[in-house]
Amino acid sequence: MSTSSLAWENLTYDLQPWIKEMVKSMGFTSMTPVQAATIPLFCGNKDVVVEAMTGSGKTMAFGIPVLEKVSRYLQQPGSDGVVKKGHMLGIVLAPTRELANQINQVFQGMLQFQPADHVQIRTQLLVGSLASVREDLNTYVSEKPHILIATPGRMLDFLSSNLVRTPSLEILVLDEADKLLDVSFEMDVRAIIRQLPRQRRTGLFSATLSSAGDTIFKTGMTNPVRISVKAQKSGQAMPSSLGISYLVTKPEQKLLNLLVLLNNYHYKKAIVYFPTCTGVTYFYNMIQNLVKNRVLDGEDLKFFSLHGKLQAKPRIKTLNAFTDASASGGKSILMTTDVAARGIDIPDVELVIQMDAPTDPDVFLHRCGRTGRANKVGKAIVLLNEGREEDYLSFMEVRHVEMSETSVDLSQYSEFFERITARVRKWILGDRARHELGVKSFVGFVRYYSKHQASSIFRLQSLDYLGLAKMYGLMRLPKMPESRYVPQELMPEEGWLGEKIDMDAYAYKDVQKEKSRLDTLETEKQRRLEQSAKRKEFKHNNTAWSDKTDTKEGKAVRREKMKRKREAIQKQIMEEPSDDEDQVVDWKDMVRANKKKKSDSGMQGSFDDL
Ligand SMILES: Nc1ncnc2c1ncn2[C@@H]1O[C@H](COP(=O)(O)OP(=O)(O)OP(=O)(O)O)[C@@H](O)[C@H]1O
Repeated sequence: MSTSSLAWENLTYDLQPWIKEMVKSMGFTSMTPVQAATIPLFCGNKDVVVEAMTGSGKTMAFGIPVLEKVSRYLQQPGSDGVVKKGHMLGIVLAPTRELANQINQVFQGMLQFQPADHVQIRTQLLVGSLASVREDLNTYVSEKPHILIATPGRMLDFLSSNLVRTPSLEILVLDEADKLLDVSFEMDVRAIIRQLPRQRRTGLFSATLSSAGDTIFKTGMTNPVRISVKAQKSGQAMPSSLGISYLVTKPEQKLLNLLVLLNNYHYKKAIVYFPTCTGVTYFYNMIQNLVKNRVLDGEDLKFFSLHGKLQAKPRIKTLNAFTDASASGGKSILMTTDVAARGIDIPDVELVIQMDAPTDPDVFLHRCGRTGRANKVGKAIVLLNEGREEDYLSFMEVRHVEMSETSVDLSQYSEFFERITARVRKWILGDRARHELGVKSFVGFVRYYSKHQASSIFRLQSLDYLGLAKMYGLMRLPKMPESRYVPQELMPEEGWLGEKIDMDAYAYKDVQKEKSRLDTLETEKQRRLEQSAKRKEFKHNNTAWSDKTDTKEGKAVRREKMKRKREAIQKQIMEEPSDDEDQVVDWKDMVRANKKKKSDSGMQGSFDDL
């Protein structure tokens, strides 16, 4: 499409005058291709299924039709702008609170341009934990919003109230529709759709709709039109303003590579993706300590952390702080998970780094797409562990993503590496809780790794566990089933990764926690002494028939039984729900806890030898 054909005047649908004025006032001199293709159909009588690259302007491509429909409804002759009590006219669903909040802000921005003599269109944001459902209902009744912008869970709760009525609904939008229709949300979304009138327009939007398959047609659409907008550069799935690179690293040097990249690149804002929430917290704390101790320049680099286990308010606050972070005199870096992978539109994000390839190749596109938006230049880099993971390039090439190689000459950073390693060790030794969090993050990463769709590339058998555990700053390789993949000849004694430390003396910084740990340690010590005394007494009392005891077979049977129990516990740990990784992870801790539980309930002894 030529530039002139993208002029707003050439839109093949006659928008309401105030909406035409609005787009001009917002400074959008021309339409984006997806807007030119979608607005006329969706404003008319077509349901649409729209797949267009990240940053291509999909929000306005549905925002304008939603406003057009609502505005027309309110201005129907004779209606006097009145909507029946409890009725709404438009619903927009999005998978995360951040995205719903952002869409609401885009709507607020557009609604500023409403003429004063029109009935004023109002929106309401409905997301979990910002307000209670009751508070949301009170706002709904008093404010009478026309458009609801919501995450599915809260929308469903909201619809169960008889104060909320749907028969007047004109238009429904599912943004990031493939996500809304995958297993995580599908039930809720379907339950919502079942409560909506059939006579409505429906639009599905995403940068990655192809993989959603036929599920998209189960959304009650009638003869939807499919709109697909690709990059001009033939067939590429990503915008041409976005350069995608990969960097092959030794696992042990991954953090070093990240920090050198963040130091050396020129950017105002960067987003770094980690696999898990715990991973974000752990590395954020670690990096803050490097800043505090001047291993990193805190004047130049400002870090933010965001993940789905934070409450809604701090999440939105952090995102706003990152969005508003002044670029003057420094770089801002958001450390996050996939909670910020889709839809988030933050100006000046010029660099995206993925610590690991995501388990789902579609997510790769969404993460990279946080930069290089609306024709602005951006750079996205994925860190790949050396060995097998280079095959990811051909895997993504099939999905129309081309990557170029980038590298960092680490030879000049050996002193920096030593400083980081020494500081991280000191930081971890300063509080036992930090090591525990590190272990949780590491095990969380291993679980994450086991879920890769490209399982022939990302194989648990091929991971360099020792290198990765060192990168996580762990003192010792956690005992977990995957430890068996570490070659015997490489496995350090008892899994110690550096100098051995006395775990019994390794203290929590938190006084209460440390007191409780010492108490437990003392109780266990006493119990062991008592048991040992009992065993001695038992042996003494039974010497007369001791000849029959402890045959070789008996010992072997007991050993086998213990082994089975140990394996069952390990299996249980690894099979715990892994949505995220805030679980007990060192199996020894689990065994200890189990032992304590049993001894407390009078079943002492089952795990005594572990
Ligand atoms: N017509 C236009 N001209 C110039 N910029 C535009 C236009 N329409 C939207 N934009 C800007 O483009 C940016 C990206 O838009 P938007 O967030 O809607 O992308 P998207 O297609 O939804 O991306 P994603 O798939 O990542 O969610 C926004 O900052 C928006 O303000």
